[in-house]
Amino acid sequence: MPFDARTDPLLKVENLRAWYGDSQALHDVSFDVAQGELVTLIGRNGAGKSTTLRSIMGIVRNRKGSILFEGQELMGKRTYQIARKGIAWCPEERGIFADLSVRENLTLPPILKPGGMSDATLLETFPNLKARATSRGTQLSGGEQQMLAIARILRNGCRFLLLDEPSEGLAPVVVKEIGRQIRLLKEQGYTILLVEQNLNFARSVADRHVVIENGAVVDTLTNDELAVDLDRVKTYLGV
Ligand SMILES: Nc1ncnc2c1ncn2[C@@H]1O[C@H](COP(=O)(O)OP(=O)(O)OP(=O)(O)O)[C@@H](O)[C@H]1O
Repeated sequence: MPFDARTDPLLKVENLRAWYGDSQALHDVSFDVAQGELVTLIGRNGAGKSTTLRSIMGIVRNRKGSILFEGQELMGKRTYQIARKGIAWCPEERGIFADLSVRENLTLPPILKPGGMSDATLLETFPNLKARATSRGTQLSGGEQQMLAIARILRNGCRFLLLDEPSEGLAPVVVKEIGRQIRLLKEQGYTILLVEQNLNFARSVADRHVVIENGAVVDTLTNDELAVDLDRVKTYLGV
């Protein structure tokens, strides 16, 4: 059946299995993300959250199952082909260029699709970066580096964002600011799949949560369900 944007999920992951060498990291992971939705993957260290993002992006190549994006199969596609379909990935290690300025970091990635964020909107969304435009990557704080890592994938026109632990290692006040920016992106219609271990941060931005344990999905809750049943998820996270 052809993809129907009004009723079909934007991303549909089914029975995703992935391996590092002989070691299987994902076991039949299935979940979906609707257009405009913000879904988190939550779970302990080593549960398989980042591997799920890397598998969607085709960076983990030894994988099986099905990943449909706008109804099209991503299995077998190369990472650059997946990016051109409109999926942007912000890795846990942020990957910004340390020796380049903020402005250079922002303008370096290629435009993949029309409709990317203009420089003016970008600096409005991330005011800290405006003040730091000529600073080099190494001169930025952890929070500014994270903002830059997110900001630079917004010019390229991708509307589906994979964000890997944007709150990691940041002070609470900075985490709050990043949360505000992520909510702004959602209001602007971006669809977001977010890997998180910080439950409070995840609750402040998400519509729905998919819990991963030992490479498998063990629970799915809406944000409202999570609010009334926090203990259920805290047990998974061991907090
Ligand atoms: N490059 C790699 N080579 C071998 N094993 C890996 C590699 N990356 C991850 N793994 C293993 O795959 C499993 C899932 O790791 P993954 O990074 O996806 O977990 P995670 O839920 O994202 O947790 P974390 O926040 O610690 O990254 C873990 O057992 C991990 O040790």
